[in-house]
Amino acid sequence: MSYQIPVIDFGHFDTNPKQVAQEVLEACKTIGFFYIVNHGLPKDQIEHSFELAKDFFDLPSEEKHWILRIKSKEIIKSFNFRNFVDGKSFAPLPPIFEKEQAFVEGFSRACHATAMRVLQAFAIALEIPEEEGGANWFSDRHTYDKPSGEILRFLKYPKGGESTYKEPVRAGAHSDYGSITLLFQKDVPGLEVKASRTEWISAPLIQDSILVNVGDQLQEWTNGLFKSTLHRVTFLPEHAHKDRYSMPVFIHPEDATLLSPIPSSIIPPPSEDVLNGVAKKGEIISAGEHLKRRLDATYKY
Ligand SMILES: O=C(O)CCC(=O)C(=O)O
Ligand SMILES: [Fe+2]
Repeated sequence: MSYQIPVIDFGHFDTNPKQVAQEVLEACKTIGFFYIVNHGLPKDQIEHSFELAKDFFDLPSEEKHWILRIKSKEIIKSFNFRNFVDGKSFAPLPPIFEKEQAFVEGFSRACHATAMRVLQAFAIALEIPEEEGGANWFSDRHTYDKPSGEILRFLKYPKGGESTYKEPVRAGAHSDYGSITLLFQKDVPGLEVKASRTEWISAPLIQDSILVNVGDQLQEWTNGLFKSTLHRVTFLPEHAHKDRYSMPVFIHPEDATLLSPIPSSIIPPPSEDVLNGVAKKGEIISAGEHLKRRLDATYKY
């Protein structure tokens, strides 16, 4: 069986929401990843965000303390933006971003709005009744301005020879924690997705697309109907002479959102074998508590 990541045209979402929603549902039930095109996010905003990331990572070493290493053996440079509230960043920003704060906030909000359209497609596909909130059932639980685990991340995988990196894997296999992730990749591929239990497939660059994947919270919330799929970044020959930049946007429900049953007859009953389940059987926890438990489990040693 061969697997591939489908490309879904959101240009039809307003005119034919049910069709788009069905395509999204199919992708979520199988591979857990899909590209969206005609998503409405302006290209110049994406390009400018990548330029900002490059300028930041090019700064001389005295500003490098802003950069977080994901793991010491993985040479990846990273900067996280939490959601902006009342025009303010959650934490003080380095000067290079401070002067672009209004732009970054606009981009962060535009990414969130794009994600909300994907969440509307979920609610339509799951046939959530109008009286329960209908198409807005998920987006009503993902208010941008309320506290949540949402993060816009700039990433740089610096160029170098294979001897520098030794390992063929640059970012280890993992699944994302939240509801969905939007991923922007620039110029250099490298992402791989575990399309089945055994098969890694590459997630190529598709012009003007955003790659979307389901996270662990949504997998658990849908009782395993939606798949949160392992993915990793591998070393490709072009990484030897070209920096790789990417920007994931990790979309999370508001911390206070209860991961309570979704009013949909399409969702199966809860079962024991939902991967990465952190809630006990029958226990309903909030999105904030879910994230806390995942982080506690990851950083416990
Ligand atoms: O850099 C990429 O392409 C993927 C990054 C990723 O999966 C993550 O940060 O969770
Ligand atoms: Fe990821």
